[in-house]
Amino acid sequence: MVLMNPVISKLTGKLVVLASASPRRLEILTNVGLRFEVVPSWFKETLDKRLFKTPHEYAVETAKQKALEVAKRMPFKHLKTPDIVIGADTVVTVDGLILEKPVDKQDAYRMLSRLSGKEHSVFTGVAIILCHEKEDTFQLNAFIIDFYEETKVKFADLSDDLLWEYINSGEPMDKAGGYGIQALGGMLVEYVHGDFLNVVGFPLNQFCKKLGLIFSPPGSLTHNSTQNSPQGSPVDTVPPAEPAASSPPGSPTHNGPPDSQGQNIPSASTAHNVSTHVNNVREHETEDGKEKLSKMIELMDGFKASKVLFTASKLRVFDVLRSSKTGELQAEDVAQEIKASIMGTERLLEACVSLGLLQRTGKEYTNTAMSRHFLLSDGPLSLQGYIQHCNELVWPLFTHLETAVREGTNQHEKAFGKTSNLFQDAYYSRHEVKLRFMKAMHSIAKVSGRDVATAFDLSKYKTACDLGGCTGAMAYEFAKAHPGLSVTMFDLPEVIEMRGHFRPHDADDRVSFVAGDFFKDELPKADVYILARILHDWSDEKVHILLSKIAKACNPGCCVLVSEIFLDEDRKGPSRGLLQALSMTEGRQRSASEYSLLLKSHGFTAAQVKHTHNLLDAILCVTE
Ligand SMILES: C[S@@+](CC[C@H](N)C(=O)[O-])C[C@H]1O[C@@H](n2cnc3c(N)ncnc32)[C@H](O)[C@@H]1O
Repeated sequence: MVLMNPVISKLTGKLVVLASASPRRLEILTNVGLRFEVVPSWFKETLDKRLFKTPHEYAVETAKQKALEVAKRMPFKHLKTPDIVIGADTVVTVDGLILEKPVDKQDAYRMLSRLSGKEHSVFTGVAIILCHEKEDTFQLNAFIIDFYEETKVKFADLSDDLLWEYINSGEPMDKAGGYGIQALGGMLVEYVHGDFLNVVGFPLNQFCKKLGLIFSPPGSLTHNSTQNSPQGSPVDTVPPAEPAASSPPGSPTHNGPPDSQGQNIPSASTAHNVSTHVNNVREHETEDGKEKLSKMIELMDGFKASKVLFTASKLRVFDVLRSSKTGELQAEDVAQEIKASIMGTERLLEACVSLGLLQRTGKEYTNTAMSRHFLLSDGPLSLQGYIQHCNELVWPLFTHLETAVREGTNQHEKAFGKTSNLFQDAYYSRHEVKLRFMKAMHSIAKVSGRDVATAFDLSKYKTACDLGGCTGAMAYEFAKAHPGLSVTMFDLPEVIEMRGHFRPHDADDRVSFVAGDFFKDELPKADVYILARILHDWSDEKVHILLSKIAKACNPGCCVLVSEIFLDEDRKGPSRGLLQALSMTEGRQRSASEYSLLLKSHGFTAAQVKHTHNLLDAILCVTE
């Protein structure tokens, strides 16, 4: 039995066309009682993915082009004009890559092994084209409504045997990401967050909602009730609903202004001599507008969200919740624990819930998985140290941004006075400030260290020296990741004397500590020199001094591993790097090729770059 969705029933009597050959989309739409023709699109999926900021923009554009191609072709080839054309495109994204359909078995293997053990996103872009033939002008207006749906899917760890068995079943070949969740591919999946049918290939739920908006827009019923459906019941036909949404004030209701895209679609009856226009309904513009507005709001409120995080961390809210017997507490209990007012605490906790830092069930608050991961002070990946540093040091620095920008000075000078050496005069001037700075460095190194340490194959090297290694967190990660490597951690004497504070309980004795100044003192001999978050602090001039010292200490075949936030080559992002640049003193943020050039000038060539998708990227250069 088919359960007819009331929205779907509004399409009765219309020529609905699915511009897709996918049997899965066909099945999903047939199952809900939609009557439609299938006219597979001839649009070649060759859009340049690099031109799209996000995968969903790519999927939506492809869906739109597929549907438009069919809408344009039908009047010519099929001698009929569809009322509605539906286009869809599904992509799978992982590690910043868009995966479409595999071209062969090897490609399927590459895709599936990339997905193994990880969470990925499935995006389906959908375009609904409403075609309206106007008798008076023989023109055909096409209104486009587009949207996308994202579903997160996690694959289990998959053995090669299982992958090949699956690939040899033939199932992966015509499917985005190389799997079909509705059939054998379901075995690969650990969990799905979001719309399951979206993974199959069509986000039915959102599609029905969009149809609901198109055919029953608020206030449109009275307007449309004068028009009767073939069955004699009031129906919200396409043309009256659209202009109400799409025409700017004062423009002709039905025709609307020609769209700037100027796409022409011949109508069925007058295909030979008339042109038509594609107009985006205002809903489409509004969706876009809404996205822009919410981005603006996010930017305006960004500082409030940061301060909520800083304050909740400083008041130990996350630790307090964790240490309660059940892991949950009411606002008054939290208030008592953190010695704060009940009202203030309640507001803080509510704000934390809205930011995804806490969850609330009834009156009980608990930590979210994200908070448990990063915000407990003794967690292995705790960012508390860095958060405290942001609150106590970076926040005051940014209050001086305007003056610093106007005067071309750095904020440090404004906030803390002139310093001749940032580390010795500012960060290490007082014990508690030094400890705070070191805790900040420690937390970032703990979170990013493993990815940096495993970015390259270092198995042929025996010794490494982590210059400016601070607490040793990075050095321990390198030792852990490379069993044949001994690591010397080199830093200023006032830092080395603090190493006991940060010694891990399972400290590896392949890590040793040497005190010194890397601009003045002799550097320890090593096969690999690690410079993690060092070079950005210094001018090119100072970087050259340091690199020439390393080059002198190096034997042929030695290498330098630089780990930093790499700016995009066009310096348009990532914003994390560009925002950090605003509070820097004499240093600067650089791109991977800028680091590579600096290194090359000291004989370190053959650069390999690794974008780790963690907080820090890495580049490895070897001496000739
Ligand atoms: C931004 S921190 C980076 C710490 C560490 N490499 C990491 O990634 O976590 C810079 C480090 O360089 C050290 N440093 C600064 N000037 C130095 C110098 N002249 N000689 C040796 N170490 C120095 C600081 O003490 C600090 O530990």
